[in-house]
Amino acid sequence: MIRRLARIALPAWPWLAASLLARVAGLAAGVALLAVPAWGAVVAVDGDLDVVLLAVVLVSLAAAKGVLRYLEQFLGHRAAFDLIADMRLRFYDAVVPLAPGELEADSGTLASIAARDIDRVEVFFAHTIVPALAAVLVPGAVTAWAFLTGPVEGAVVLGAFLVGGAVVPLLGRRASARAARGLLAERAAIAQHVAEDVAGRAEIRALHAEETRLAALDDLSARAGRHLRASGLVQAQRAFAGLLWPSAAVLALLALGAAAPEHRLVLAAAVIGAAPALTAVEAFARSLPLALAAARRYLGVLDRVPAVADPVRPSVLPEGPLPVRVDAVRFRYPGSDAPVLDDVSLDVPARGRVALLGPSGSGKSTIASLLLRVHDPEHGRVLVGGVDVRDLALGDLRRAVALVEQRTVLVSGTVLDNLRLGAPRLTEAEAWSALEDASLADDVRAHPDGLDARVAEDALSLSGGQRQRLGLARALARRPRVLVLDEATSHQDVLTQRAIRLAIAKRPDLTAVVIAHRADAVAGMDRVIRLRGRPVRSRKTLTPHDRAPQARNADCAAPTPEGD
Ligand SMILES: Nc1ncnc2c1ncn2[C@@H]1O[C@H](COP(=O)(O)OP(=O)(O)OP(=O)(O)O)[C@@H](O)[C@H]1O
Repeated sequence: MIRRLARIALPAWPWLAASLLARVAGLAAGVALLAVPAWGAVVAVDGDLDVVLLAVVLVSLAAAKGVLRYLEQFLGHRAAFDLIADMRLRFYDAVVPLAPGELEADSGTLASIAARDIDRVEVFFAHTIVPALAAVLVPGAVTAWAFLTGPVEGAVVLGAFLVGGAVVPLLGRRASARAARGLLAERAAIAQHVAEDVAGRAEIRALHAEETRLAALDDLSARAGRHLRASGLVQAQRAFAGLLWPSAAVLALLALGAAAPEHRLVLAAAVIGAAPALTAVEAFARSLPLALAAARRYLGVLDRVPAVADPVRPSVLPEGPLPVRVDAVRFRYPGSDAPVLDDVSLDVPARGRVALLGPSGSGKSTIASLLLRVHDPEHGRVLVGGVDVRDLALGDLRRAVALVEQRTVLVSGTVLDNLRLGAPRLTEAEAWSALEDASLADDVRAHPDGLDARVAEDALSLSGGQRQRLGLARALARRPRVLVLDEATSHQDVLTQRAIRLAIAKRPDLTAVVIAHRADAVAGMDRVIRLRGRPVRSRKTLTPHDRAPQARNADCAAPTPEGD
């Protein structure tokens, strides 16, 4: 995993190397800032200290330390921003093909990976590895200097740095890793909870469930707080030990060393000067488990293979009106035992107007999602224009088949922006025509801004019925060849439903599938297909009527007269 992450971070390495140089030089300046005055004190005892020279050297060292620190930060951030942009682009590239079928449940988790986890991995690479490497180089140089001073001095300094660099950061390692894992999981759960609250705010208020939801959020926060406290405790212990070891090293150098006292004094100052470099090891030890856990979740998304993908060599849809056929389809949702659809077949001829009726949960919307290849069936085929949808480029399929659902999600912007969502080159005349067909033109015309009237995602100014009609107009604006209306006129009054049906009837080449619960919502269709309850039973239960070529495991009824 580390190797894979390192490969992802490859373009950032030159910046990181430059940042490392700046950090090492800055730390060396910090060591010198303490060692030089110690050396000055030794020289002053003999009375030949050039105070002006000492002052110039110290001021230069302090200024250099500041400049080098700035350079280190600048170069590190340069690498960080490149890395963060690249990681997010890879993330979105991996997520887009998963939508919509595989992203239904975990939008909060994905948001947390896109924001927090990527930040964590980036912080690890851009702001943790460089200090950790410097934490080896600078104390290494001071240790070599100590051995040159004397073996005892060398041993004391080496021992001190090993305690500071290897023992202190490992204090409470297991507890820290446990807390890191727990914290990540709780934060993802909090993000998911908040995402659900935002999406379902209307329902929560209507159900008067604010207190319950807040209490559940408090529970999650309390659990996250417990992990945070556990991690804080470990950090406090490490910080305390981090103060102890340099002091012990100075005392040991002064008490045990065999070299001249002035050399030991300068060396002791150098050890204190190099000690801050080792705090990076502690940060490294702290952020490593967090970064690994975050990286695992991030790479997990990158590794998700979309269940539905474009074929290598896509087939082309035939010209003209398109028939739709569902052929002996079995489908179960991922993670579910029972199939929602089992051996279901139905035929919709080109230009056909077919209603799909059935009780709630019988699988009507699932059939609609199979037509658009949101999912693929585990057995059987779905054919549009005689071509298996798995052989079509997803873009071609979704341009040809439009789905309008009961709940319309509008994007922020104007009415025209929403109509152009699936048809970017839509002219204003075409937009008005789609609005006419969806019986929404009068409502838009009545607004002073007309097509430029703004609708927000929560579309407070639009009624549920108007939202539905805007969703329908948006689908019609794309001039689809197959239109699937899934309870898409459920919020409309009888007259509006009739007007919409008549508008669809004016598009003779359109193949339409209208999904509804009740027969009265689909008057005027050529044929009605009834899906039975869930799960749809095997073909042994077929009635003689079902053996008609149009439908299996679904009952065909005679056309219903236009009754409104
Ligand atoms: N994303 C999903 N994951 C798991 N199971 C699902 C999912 N969506 C639907 N189901 C299951 O599939 C069954 C059929 O759902 P579907 O939405 O296709 O029925 P429907 O006939 O359109 O119902 P309704 O008329 O209430 O919209 C549901 O009862 C549900 O148990």
